[in-house]
Amino acid sequence: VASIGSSFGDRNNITAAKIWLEEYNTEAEKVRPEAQEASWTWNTNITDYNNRLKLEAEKKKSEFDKRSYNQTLNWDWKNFTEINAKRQFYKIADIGESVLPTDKFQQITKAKSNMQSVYSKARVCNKPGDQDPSKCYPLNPTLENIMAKSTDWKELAWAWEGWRNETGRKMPDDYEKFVELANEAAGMNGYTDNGDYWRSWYETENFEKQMEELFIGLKDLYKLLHAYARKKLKERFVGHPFPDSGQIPAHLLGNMWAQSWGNLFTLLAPYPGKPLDVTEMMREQNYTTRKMFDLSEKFFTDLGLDPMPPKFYNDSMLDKPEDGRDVVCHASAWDFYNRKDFRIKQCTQVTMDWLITTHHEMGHVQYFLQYKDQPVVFRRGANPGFHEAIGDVLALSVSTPKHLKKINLLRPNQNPDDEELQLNFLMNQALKKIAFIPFGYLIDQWRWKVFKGETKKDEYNEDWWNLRCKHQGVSPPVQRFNTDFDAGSKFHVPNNTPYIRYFVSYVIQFQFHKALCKEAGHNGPLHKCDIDQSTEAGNKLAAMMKLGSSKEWPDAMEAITGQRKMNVSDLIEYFAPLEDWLKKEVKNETLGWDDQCGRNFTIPTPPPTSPPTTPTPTPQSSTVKPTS
Ligand SMILES: C[C@H](N[C@H](C(=O)O)[C@@H]1CCCN1C(=O)[C@@H](N)CC(=O)O)C(=O)N1CCC[C@H]1C(=O)O
Ligand SMILES: [Zn+2]
Repeated sequence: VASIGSSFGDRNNITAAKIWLEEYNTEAEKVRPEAQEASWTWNTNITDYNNRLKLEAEKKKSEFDKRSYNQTLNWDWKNFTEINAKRQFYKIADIGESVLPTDKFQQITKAKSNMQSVYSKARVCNKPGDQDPSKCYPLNPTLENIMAKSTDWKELAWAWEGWRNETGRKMPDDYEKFVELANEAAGMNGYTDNGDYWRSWYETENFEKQMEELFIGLKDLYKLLHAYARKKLKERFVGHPFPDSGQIPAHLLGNMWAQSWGNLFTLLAPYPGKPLDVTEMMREQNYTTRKMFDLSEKFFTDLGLDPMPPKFYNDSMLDKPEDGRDVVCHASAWDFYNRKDFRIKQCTQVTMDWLITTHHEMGHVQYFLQYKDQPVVFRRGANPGFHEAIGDVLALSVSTPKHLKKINLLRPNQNPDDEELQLNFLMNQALKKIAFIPFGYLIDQWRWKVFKGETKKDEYNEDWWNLRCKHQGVSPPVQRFNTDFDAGSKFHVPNNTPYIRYFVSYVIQFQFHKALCKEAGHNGPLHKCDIDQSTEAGNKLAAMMKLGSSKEWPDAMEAITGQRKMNVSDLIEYFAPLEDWLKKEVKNETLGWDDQCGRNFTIPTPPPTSPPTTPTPTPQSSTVKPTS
């Protein structure tokens, strides 16, 4: 391959360059599948042996990337007039962490592997009330279920604090090492830091400013929901005074990270007598994991989109293995970049939440299928937010009472057009979509500052809580210390997956939904739209996905919505009926919270002997003093 460049000698020979691009693709379709396969083997069976194979395969891929970068120097591609070829060269030359010399590349992959292993193997012991204190519990399914269902303050605090002790607290050194080397790689590739590199994927001027404007546009809606939830949680947890600075203790929201409040539906539904108990309906109908996937796949194929390849179900891991091996349970979708292998790995439970997650992951696989004939470097979302939005857009239709009725997941005696049921439905959606907004925004606000060097290691946790208290309006239920690293308790930080993509997705998925509903001929309120079986809508979505990342994302956005900008107006339109209801509900409440978490809330340096690992009654923080 190297010979083609030099023999032609002419750096502007587009014909030779295109031949080289073909060769690159052929080789990439061998090297990447091998790296993916080794990563898959480790993710589905976490052992030292599989870890070594994974690191070896990653090293091999990084060497291929380095070689390819060097060969791009044979061409003056930055001055090519053919945009498509120029864009391919640009992406081939942008090799991320592979740019590091081998020893540093191995250090960064080791640091990441350590953190991923800690996260995925973590178990929490000493459960209050357990006879056997040495009994330990994993996040999936046990701690997740406790956070979702328990109304016992202490039990929730045990799970919340225990999870952070067993994950984040064990990561700061590795994370600091990762940051240092990721920044070094970004610098070698011409970026100011790793955050600058991550933001470059959006190809958007003042991207940070644009994100801030979208966030500001959604703050009022979030404050209404926050005030309502806080009011009702104070009633549920009477006797446990909430911080007078206005935050909600972070362990009460039905989720380990307070990122989705759907599990509070029975507490927060406007009309509790009209439940949307899809989980119960699924269980009554003996739903299996496979039935959940078949349901999701059918929604895609009824839109005229692609079915899953035959190998998909055989090669995927859709349930938590029962043979005791350690796996990465966190759901994910995998493209093996060989146009044949596409998989999902998740530890599915039979619940509505998991039916939504199944659609989310199937959305990723559908995108893989639609762009599989693009050059390898274009097999990405138009921007990362697009990839996150596909499954969610379909789930916006699946979740409607009208669609639930169609698939027999609505109680037979319930009328999907009942306005009170519709308001309950909107509340359910708000608890997932509006509640998520500040969380989706703040994770990379924190990481961008760390990459910029504005947040040093001994400030990691203080800065994390500054953002959580300021933007999300939640506070820690127990004292936090500088030796804690609560950011590390969220999968995407040890797993090094950027997060602003989900914030972008939660905004644009409503723009896509609005446009596809129009295409499907929907009339009436946006939240009642179900695009099911509309091949016109499906064709628009497919046409956009087929582009992959071959065009800049405004072109892809235009292909669906006719617009070229992200905006929050469609999300706000969708929730308008609920916003009116919320305004009445909280008219006697003080909206919002102080920027800081409670009086003299600081992250002190821990006492000489680091805080007890077994959660004996830890000192309650100044912000939360349970009377009991
Ligand atoms: C459950 C979901 N898992 C991710 C996802 O599906 O995005 C996984 C893990 C990280 C990346 N990933 C992938 O599968 C990628 N290979 C997809 C791609 O190809 O880009 C997830 O983390 N979500 C969903 C809602 C918010 C967030 C959360 O749960 O906080
Ligand atoms: Zn995703």
